[in-house]
Amino acid sequence: KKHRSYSTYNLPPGDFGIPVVGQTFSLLRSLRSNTDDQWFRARVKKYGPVSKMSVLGSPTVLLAGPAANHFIFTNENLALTQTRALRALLGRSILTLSGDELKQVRSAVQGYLRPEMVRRYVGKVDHEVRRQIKLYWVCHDTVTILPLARRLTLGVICSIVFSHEAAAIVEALAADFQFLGDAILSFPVNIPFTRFGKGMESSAKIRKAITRIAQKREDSLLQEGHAVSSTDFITHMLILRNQGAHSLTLEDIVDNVMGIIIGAHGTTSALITFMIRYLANEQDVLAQITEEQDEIADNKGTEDALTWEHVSRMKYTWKAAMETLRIVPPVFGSFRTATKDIKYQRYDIPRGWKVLAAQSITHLDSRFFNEPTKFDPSRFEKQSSIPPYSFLPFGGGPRMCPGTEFSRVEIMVVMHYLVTQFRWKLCYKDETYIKDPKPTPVFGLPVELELRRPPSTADASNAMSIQFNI
Ligand code: HEM
Repeated sequence: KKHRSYSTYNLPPGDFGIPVVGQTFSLLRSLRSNTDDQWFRARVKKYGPVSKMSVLGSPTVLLAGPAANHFIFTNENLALTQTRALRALLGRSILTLSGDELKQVRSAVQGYLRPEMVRRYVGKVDHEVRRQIKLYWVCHDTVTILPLARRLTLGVICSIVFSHEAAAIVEALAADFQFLGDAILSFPVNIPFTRFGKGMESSAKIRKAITRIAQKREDSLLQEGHAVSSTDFITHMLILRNQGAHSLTLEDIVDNVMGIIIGAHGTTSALITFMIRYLANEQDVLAQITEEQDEIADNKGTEDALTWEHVSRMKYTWKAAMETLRIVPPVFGSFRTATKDIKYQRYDIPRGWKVLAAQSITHLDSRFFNEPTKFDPSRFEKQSSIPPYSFLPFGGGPRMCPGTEFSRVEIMVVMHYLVTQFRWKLCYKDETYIKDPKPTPVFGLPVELELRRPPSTADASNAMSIQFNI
């Protein structure tokens, strides 16, 4: 029926494949075998930069190139699309709200993560990174990077968002955050022991624990009128609500805490994992990063925390991080839904259709990045030579990732301590990876670790002793 009603539309070329299933399995298979870039390129070669297909039961238009990316990320009639599973798991968060509520929450979250605020978080990030390196990395000959990076990034974001309950939350709920993250692309039928079923169970457990913290924060603001810590996200949201900046309920604020943690944790851990993987093989790059980081380490006391000024000096290390994001972006693409009939070039995109931008299409295009598969951080020396909307690891436009600056600080602090303290060798030199949908090394990236410099004696482990009854 729907097909017939499009007879007056100039639809993009392409096919919908097998009814209902369409190209879903073929695309998922390509992600799992890490051949998605070839998959997208084959479609662009066959149909051109605008083509239609069917993914997850929806007609979907694949758009390719910087102009198409600009269109997708800035067109006001294209709404961010989330899976049904994500909506069920994360409730009413920044990732799922729309209209005025979204505007209010975006502004609150952006305010919380703006550079002047992030500057205040550096000390806490430093503290948590050192604490975890001491606990889980030092004194181990072999470690598996992905699970350690996940624990590290969960600890870092929780230490900012919750302040003193963070360590207890991480200890009790790390596995649940993983189940929750894994369930986002699952089939949303709540059957126990399925990915989605486990995700829903974990979501309820996490929500319950965070709600108890949120209630405590609300009480202390009401009774004592003061904030628990300057970085606590729940207090930040409660104060904004008191000032009339938004009208979210306590439950909504809890959902947004979960949204921020989920946005932060899988992405930054993927970046750390793949940066470590590249640096194991790119000795010249590692040498340049080491020089930059040793200079910073040599000019501060061993017990001193890194500061914003130190992070600002880590220019080459950040270029290597961007190069990692270019070749292995943690988010493979962005889906949008047309909220009304729109046109791109000469083609119609009907209301309700999805639009997909895949990052690898421009990130790995030799017209924008010379020798695109080569790991070469120096290509970011002249940022102006990179065409706008061809490098988009953090998305773009009004829904661009609000955590960009925070990510930079986190990754730089992590790399500082890893590079100055360790050298590592991959246990499997050619370990491949899949996209699930985040890039995931098949064995989790085990490495042999060698201590290069002993860690400082500063004892950051007191956070471990904080007891919180979840
Ligand atoms: C390497 C690290 C990261 C990468 C590559 C990344 C990537 C992205 C991308 C591509 C989007 C936009 C998706 C779209 O438009 O379809 C996004 C959104 C988002 N990110 Fe990040 N992110 C990272 C780190 C973080 C961190 C550290 C936080 C929080 C502290 C965060 C919080 C969010 C949130 C809340 C959204 C949703 C924004 C909205 O829907 O308006 N991200 N991220």
